[in-house]
Amino acid sequence: MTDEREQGTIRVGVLGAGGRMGAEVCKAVDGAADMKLVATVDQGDALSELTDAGAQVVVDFTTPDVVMDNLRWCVDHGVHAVVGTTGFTEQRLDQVRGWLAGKPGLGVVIAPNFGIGAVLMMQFATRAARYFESVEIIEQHHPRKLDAPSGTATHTARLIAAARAEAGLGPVPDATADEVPGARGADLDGVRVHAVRATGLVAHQEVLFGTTGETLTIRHDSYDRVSFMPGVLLAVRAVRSRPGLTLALDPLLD
Ligand SMILES: NC(=O)c1ccc[n+]([C@@H]2O[C@H](COP(=O)([O-])OP(=O)(O)OC[C@H]3O[C@@H](n4cnc5c(N)ncnc54)[C@H](O)[C@@H]3O)[C@@H](O)[C@H]2O)c1
Ligand SMILES: O=C(O)C1=N[C@H](C(=O)O)CCC1
Repeated sequence: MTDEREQGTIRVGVLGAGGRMGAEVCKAVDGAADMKLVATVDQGDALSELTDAGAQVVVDFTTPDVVMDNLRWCVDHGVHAVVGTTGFTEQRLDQVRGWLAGKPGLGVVIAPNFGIGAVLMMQFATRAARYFESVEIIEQHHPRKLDAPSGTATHTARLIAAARAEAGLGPVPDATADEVPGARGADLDGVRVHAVRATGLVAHQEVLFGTTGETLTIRHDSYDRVSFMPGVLLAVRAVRSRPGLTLALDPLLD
């Protein structure tokens, strides 16, 4: 590719390149006319391969226990980052904000779900939350997933809880007095979240709302990891012009 054409090309490195998502990202970047895959890094590889290759944007799909070290390295080395790895608590997000405060002009996008349909599911659920006294989340994933509940379900619960609080809704009704531990799922900001793991699944979530005489179910299904790629590429194209931390994909959607 000639220099002038390369000038408009985004040089991309992938962390977790050997994983289920990382491999998909490598394919997507390879197929993008405005991007060049310049580094593929997995466990045991040196992160310096990213800067040695001149990566401008790094995409991280690794594991919750290493993502913070990877992200700190990217920030310290002035490399924009698009992070899909889950496990981001409020504390971790505040830590990332602190790192970026000393790096004006550097962008980081962290999204629990890059699937456009999943983002819409969360938007629809946030819109509906104020109108229903009951709500529960059922997320379903493949059995090789390390974390539970999913980052998507955790993010959805936060959004719903905030919408309920803004509407002045109290606790969801629940008379449970005798529970086998775990039977009612995890309690995330007052929203019960249930995690299903089964072979044959990829990534699926239902939000079940209920009120007198009716229920509303909002469901999204990812059957193939390619479904996350439009959102990942959107973030790669946007991150360099979005200094600071961008949380979730919503701010990038028209
Ligand atoms: N945001 C989203 O849209 C989205 C979608 C799918 C998965 N995820 C999340 O992405 C993460 C990865 O999911 P997956 O299914 O690809 O997992 P995976 O286990 O298939 O892939 C993780 C990869 O990271 C590698 N790795 C581990 N430590 C590393 C390190 N220090 N440096 C570089 N690479 C390292 C592993 O060897 C592996 O190849 C999970 O947290 C998952 O929840 C997010
Ligand atoms: O396959 C996974 O792992 C997924 N992780 C994200 C989450 O935890 O929400 C997104 C969906 C798929």
